[in-house]
This record gives sequence, structure tokens and C-alpha cells, in this order.
Amino acid sequence: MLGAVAGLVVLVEHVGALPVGVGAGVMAAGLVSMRVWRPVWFRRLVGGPVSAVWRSGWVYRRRWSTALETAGLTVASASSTVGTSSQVRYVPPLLRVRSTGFVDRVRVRMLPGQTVDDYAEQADRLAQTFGAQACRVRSVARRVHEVELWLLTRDPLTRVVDPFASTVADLAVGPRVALGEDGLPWRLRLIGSHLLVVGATGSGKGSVLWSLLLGLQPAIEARLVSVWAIDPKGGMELAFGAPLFDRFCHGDSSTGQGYESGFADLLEDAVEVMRSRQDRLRGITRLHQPSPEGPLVVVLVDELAALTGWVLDRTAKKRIETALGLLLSQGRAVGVVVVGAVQDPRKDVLPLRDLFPTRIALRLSEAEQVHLVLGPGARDRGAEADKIPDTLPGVGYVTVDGIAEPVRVRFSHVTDDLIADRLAPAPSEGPRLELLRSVEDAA
Ligand SMILES: Nc1ncnc2c1ncn2[C@@H]1O[C@H](COP(=O)(O)OP(=O)(O)OP(=O)(O)O)[C@@H](O)[C@H]1O
Repeated sequence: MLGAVAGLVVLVEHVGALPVGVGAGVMAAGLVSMRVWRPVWFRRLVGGPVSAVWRSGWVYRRRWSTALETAGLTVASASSTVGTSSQVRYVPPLLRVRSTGFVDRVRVRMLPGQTVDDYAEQADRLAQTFGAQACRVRSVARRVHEVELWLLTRDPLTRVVDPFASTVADLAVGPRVALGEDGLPWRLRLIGSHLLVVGATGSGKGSVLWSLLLGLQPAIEARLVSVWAIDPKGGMELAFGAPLFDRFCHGDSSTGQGYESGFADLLEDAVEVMRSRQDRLRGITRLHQPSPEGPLVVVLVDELAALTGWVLDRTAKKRIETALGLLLSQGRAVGVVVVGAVQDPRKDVLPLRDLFPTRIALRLSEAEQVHLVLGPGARDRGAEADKIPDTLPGVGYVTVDGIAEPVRVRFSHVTDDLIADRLAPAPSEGPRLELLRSVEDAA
């Protein structure tokens, strides 16, 4: 601070007060405009760094040793010199602090013998000591000796999140579908993964499916994605999206073949696409890349339990189980992925749940269900989906295979009006399934 004042005095002496005053005015006006028109840039370029410097010194470094000692994360070791013996206390070094305005990311070098779980066990204590709402403990990629503490200073997820814009290019990295608790947009990548969404009634499962569909809309229109939708609730949830779907099956009791046989037909057709791609891609690539000739086929199911647990027709049930099992175990490499939502994650309702690499737990009714959805240990690492209040629909925890820590996000709120707005006027093209089939057959 003193340095800045001294620098200003020197500048005034050299160039005069007027140019310095004008320069300062222009800079202040620029910052105010950025704050008003580009709040995200402002947070990232100005607010975050300034807050990080301030909080690093005032909140963290000042109390670091005491806080870590209270949390039992320091190590005492006896040291003896000739005739005397004393104790040396080792404190894990604080490496740096970054702030997003919502989360302070505090990087720490662990002491020899410590693990990320040692810090996770003390997360509540650390949050309380540093005055944060919560503390998430995260490992650092390729730095096994380091750990990052995410201390939440403000929760950006209490406000409803508006849908994000997307482009065709988002397909490769995943469209932005939610806001993370660090205040930054969060992307959901479907290529190479199946997605399971679990949540109690009213938890916002619909907003996950719709955020994803709207995020994929440009890629769907560019024919890089082909959505085959199943809505066993008679089409109540997904019927609005019909213009986006190449196939839409919502059960039909008037055919005389049983309500569920249409679901089995659709899944078996997806298996057929999968098989023909396997034949074509064998020895050429290990991960299919979507193209208009071979789009990413997304089999979207609104209530998976209606396909796995509550099916009356035994023949259809067997066909569905077999096709779903094949798709989940072999489909993702060849670009046939399953996105499913369900209320109840128990094995008898959803026997195949372990085959979904990406899982989202919205509000759940019991702590035990968190383990079922996100895997053992997820709740200890902060994924308390059973504690999400019912006033926060669309908030949930996500785990992705290969990444240890769950992330907390809120999906965008997609209203019926917005869907009608985005999808109107309905495309005048004919059914796209025929095109997909003829292209796949020709290839
Ligand atoms: N992301 C969100 N942000 C704000 N409000 C939301 C969000 N998602 C859903 N809601 C609201 O929460 C309520 C329940 O949402 P929704 O119907 O999507 O839940 P659901 O989990 O699909 O329920 P069900 O299993 O009963 O169909 C609706 O009133 C909806 O407007």
C-alpha cells in the first residue's frame, strides 16, 4: 500500500498531476464499466485477484499455524542436541490462495505421511476456523504432495441459474449446463460417457435433462447428435422437446402389443446402431467422433425405473434389460450413450447403476442413497445430497469416473416458455431417423 502511494507521488512529480488524474479517472471508469457490463470478467480479472491477496494475508496466513494445529494437521517431532531435548512442530506450508469471489482455493503442501483424507476429515473444523460456509478438500492433478482446500465464502447457488448459450463447438468439451459453487459455469461432457441423474420428486431432474438438451441443441441441428427419447410417463416431461428428437417413445397402450414393447424396440434399434458401428470402427479408433454421417446417439430416458423395475410385461422386461445392459457396457466407445433419470437408486430398481460413469445426485431422501449414487466415500468428501433443502431444486453433486471429489452445481432453470421459444418454429424437415438409418447403412 505504502509502495503504491510512493509510486503515485513519484509519477505526479515526473508527469504532473493533471495527466495522472486523467489516467486514474479513465482507469476507474473502465473498471466501473467492466463491473456493470462484464461482471464475470471483473470478478476474474480484478475482484478475484484483489480479494485473494487480501484474504491470503488477513484470513489465512495470520492464523495458519494455529488453525492447522487445532485441526490436528501439524506434526510434532522431538529433536535433541547434546544435553538438551526439545520439540519441533512442523506446519504444512500454505502455497497460495486464489479467489473466485465465491470460493477461496487454498493450496497446501502436505507433510510427509499425510493424505487428502486426513484433510477431508477436518473439513468442518477448517471451515469454522476460517469463517467459511463449507470446506471442500480436493486433490491436485499430477501433484501428489499437494491438496487444495475450497473454502466457500458465498454461495452462488442460492439464486436461480439462467440457461447458457451454446454452440456446435461445445459438443467436444461439453455444453455449459450448470453453475459450480465456485461461481463459474460447469460443463457436462457426454462423448464417451453415460449419465445417471438421481433425485427425489421435485428435486429438479427435469432441469438437468432440459439444460442438457438446450446445450446440445446446436449440435442436434448440425446433425452431430441424434436424440432418441423415452418418456414412460406418457410423454408428460419430454413431449415439448419432440422437435429435437429423432425418435420419441412415450408408451402406447392402444397397439395391443403392451405398453412397454415400444421402449424395447427403441433400445434394440440403438443396439443395432452400436453393433454396426463396432463392425465399422474395429481396429480404426477406440473412441467414435460424432459427424453428420455418424452422430452421437443419445438415448434419453426420463424415468429409468419404469424400464427396469416396474415393467408388467415379462417379455418386454427381459428385452429391455438385455438391450440396456448391452448399451451401457459397450455403447459409449462407439458413440451410443444413455442418459437416464430416476428417483430411487436401489439395486432392485436400477440394477445397472454402476455402469454409468457420470452420476448426478440431486436432493435425496436418505444419506445411504448418496453412497448408492455417487459411490462409497463421496458423502465423507462433502457430497451431502441428503441435506440439500427442497427450496433449492436443480442443486446437486456430480461425480465423474476418475475424479475423486464430487462437485456441487446448480443446473439452469428451463421454463416451458423458454423451451417453446427455443424450439419454435418446429423444423419442417421430415423424420430424421430415416436419414440416420440410411446414412449408417450406406457407410
Ligand atoms: N434448476 C432449477 N432452478 C430453479 N427451479 C427449478 C429448477 N429445476 C426445477 N425447478 C423447479 O422445481 C420444481 C420441480 O422440478 P422438476 O419437475 O424438474 O423435478 P423432478 O425431479 O423432475 O420431479 P418429478 O420426479 O416429480 O418429475 C418445478 O416447480 C421447477 O420449476
